[in-house]
Amino acid sequence: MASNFEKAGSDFWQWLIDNKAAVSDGIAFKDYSAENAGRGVVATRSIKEGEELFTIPRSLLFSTKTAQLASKEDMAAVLDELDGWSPLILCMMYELDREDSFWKPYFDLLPRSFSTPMFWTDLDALKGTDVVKKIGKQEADQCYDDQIVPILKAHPTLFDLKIHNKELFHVCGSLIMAYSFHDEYKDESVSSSNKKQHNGTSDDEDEDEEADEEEEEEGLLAMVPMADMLNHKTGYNNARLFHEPHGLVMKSIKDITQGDQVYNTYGDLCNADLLRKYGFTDDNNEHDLVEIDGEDLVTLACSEDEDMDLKEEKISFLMDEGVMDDYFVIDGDHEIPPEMIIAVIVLGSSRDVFEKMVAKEKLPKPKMTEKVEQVLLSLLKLRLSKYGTSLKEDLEQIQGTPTENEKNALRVRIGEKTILENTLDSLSSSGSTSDKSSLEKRPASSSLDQSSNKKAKK
Ligand SMILES: C[S@@+](CC[C@H](N)C(=O)[O-])C[C@H]1O[C@@H](n2cnc3c(N)ncnc32)[C@H](O)[C@@H]1O
Repeated sequence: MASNFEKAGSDFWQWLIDNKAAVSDGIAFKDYSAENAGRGVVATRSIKEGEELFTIPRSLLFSTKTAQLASKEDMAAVLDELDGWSPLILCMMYELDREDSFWKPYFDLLPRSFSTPMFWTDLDALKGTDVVKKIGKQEADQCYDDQIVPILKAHPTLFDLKIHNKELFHVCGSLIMAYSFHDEYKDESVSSSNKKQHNGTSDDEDEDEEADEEEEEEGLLAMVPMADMLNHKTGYNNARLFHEPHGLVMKSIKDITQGDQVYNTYGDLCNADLLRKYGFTDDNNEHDLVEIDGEDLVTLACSEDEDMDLKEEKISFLMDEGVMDDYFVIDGDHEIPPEMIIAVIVLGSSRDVFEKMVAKEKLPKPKMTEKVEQVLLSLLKLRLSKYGTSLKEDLEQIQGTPTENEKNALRVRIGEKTILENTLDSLSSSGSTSDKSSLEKRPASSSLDQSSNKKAKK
């Protein structure tokens, strides 16, 4: 007898075929729950690079354009007023458990519980990591209370607060976080006629228009049945979704051996991001990075008796020049970004020297002096002290029998701390007098290449 896992999978597969999706005979669902990875897709025969694995017509996408709720009286206008993920969350809250939903066989396959830190009751294991400050649980709760509840109350024929509660809101938000796509395909004829209608607008409308354009750039947020059944593993990506006029096409981007898992990519994400968005981490993630708090750098780089106004001026100058941000990023190269060095120099400069920089609108070169080095060493040590455990202790603990959540938190901590310790080592062993030409080669002006210091997309 077929298990629930198999039955739900085969009902969904049939629904795809019945609704004109094309699915290759070279793939099937496989249960990867022994690896804590749920359902995934496996190659049932050898697959050549460039083969189409499946094509999903746009009529199967669940979005604010296709959801039942969008066609209910005055709901299109209500959805239009909401921003971010809220419109799609509301549509999903309405339809996820409806027996009459067109997407029922698909929704039946989606999980209702998640291993993301959003649902952890104890965040101790993540102390000091880049995950904690970005979980966003309070913001999400507030969004439900302030934006969603008034709509639910105003439409009692459509919603029931007992069913459409905060828990369901978090489930739908988490599904969108881990399963949705932006359909990047642009129908040029539609977007140009939209632009025409937007002529002659006020300032507020200009801002709205900018937000609309940003959304338009990203593409339509949608759940894409089947495309979201592929797992991700850093370094193992062998398939990719192509946004074509006739639908969304998953193609192999490498030859795949029979029996191998078919992996999509969720992006070049560090373990902190994989955990926060998807609830899992990779062993040895080459995209790991560590964030250094801009505020900590300011505290350590400025002298203790620094005039407050001068400090603020220095920060504004650095921000205007694009050097300073909420945090600096150090990645697996273990190199201090030149922007960090410049920020330390500017913040530690005397009033006279700083005023000359401002007058000339010129940033100093990222030169590693002994003073700068001392500040950076203290900064890295301060960052390391925030975890409350040492790298050695973490490495020992992960060899034991941690729970799945503990293991994921340990991998994040180990990844971040390894970068911090290696950066500390190379900084102390290189010494301030050694050749820093690789850093100094980087241009030090307002046109500074920010690529090494981009805010991590979290
Ligand atoms: C887009 S879905 C993929 C399908 C999913 N496995 C399922 O059973 O519905 C993304 C989710 O799959 C799981 N996942 C993906 N790749 C994984 C991996 N390498 N290890 C563990 N879980 C993974 C995570 O739970 C993630 O949030």
